[in-house]
Amino acid sequence: MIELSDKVMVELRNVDKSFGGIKVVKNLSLKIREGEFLTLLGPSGCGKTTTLRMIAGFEEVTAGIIMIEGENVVNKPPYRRDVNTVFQSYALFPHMNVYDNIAFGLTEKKVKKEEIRQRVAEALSLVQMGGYDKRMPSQMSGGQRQRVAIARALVNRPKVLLLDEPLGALDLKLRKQMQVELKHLQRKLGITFIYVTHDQEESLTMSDRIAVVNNGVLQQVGSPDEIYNRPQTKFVAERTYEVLCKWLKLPIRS
Ligand SMILES: Nc1ncnc2c1ncn2[C@@H]1O[C@H](COP(=O)(O)OP(=O)(O)OP(=O)(O)O)[C@@H](O)[C@H]1O
Repeated sequence: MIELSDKVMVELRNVDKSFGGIKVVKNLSLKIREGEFLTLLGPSGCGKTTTLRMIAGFEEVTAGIIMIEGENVVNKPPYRRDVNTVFQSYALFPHMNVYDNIAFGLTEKKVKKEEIRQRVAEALSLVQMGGYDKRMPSQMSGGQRQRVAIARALVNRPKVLLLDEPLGALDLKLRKQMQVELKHLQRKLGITFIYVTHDQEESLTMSDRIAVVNNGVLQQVGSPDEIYNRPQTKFVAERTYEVLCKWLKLPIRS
């Protein structure tokens, strides 16, 4: 087990989010440490993506505050927060080749050409896609496209990477392989990852800690071992029981 720093990188304090009077995130408080791999786990519609979007600044909080490195960022636009997001749909520009897709943000920021060249090469090599500079998105597999999307986020050297079901569109075999790669990359770079999934098994194998959410309410935060062996609510117990049954190929009894 790798020792994590004690520094809090992202903190949500009593965060609420409502859409049209309906509360979808309810009084959420959570601290995420520097270099930590934290997963938000919960069923569809429980508020995971909304939480990620509030951290990124794409969505405003209804109440509460969000701190990044000790600074309240609720009034900061997304581009002034030191975070990047990787989405499930690769979101690459279809008319640009791999190089231009990855370089896009740096070009916009008027970074010098030579530096862009170096950083794009470095990002591509991190995701094992060296030599793919000239490929168009349509000429690559789903896994390759998602690697490029990850490289495009990493090229900005963010302190925090938000990943919204990044492997959700991949088939099972590739998904497993990419889980290992992503985890390895996260450890190597020491970037704080906030990862959204509804796949319990994925969360148990990848995370330092898991925050289980149901219906907008945080149920439990803990290491995979704690979540698995010492569930604190009925909801958490039932969800982890299901995973165990699947692993052991036993029938799930209700
Ligand atoms: N812009 C919006 N306007 C109105 N309701 C919204 C909006 N965005 C999300 N919601 C609602 O908020 C709730 C939480 O949605 P959210 O996308 O955060 O869930 P999720 O846990 O990420 O689900 P999934 O795993 O299916 O992506 C849902 O009921 C959703 O319909």
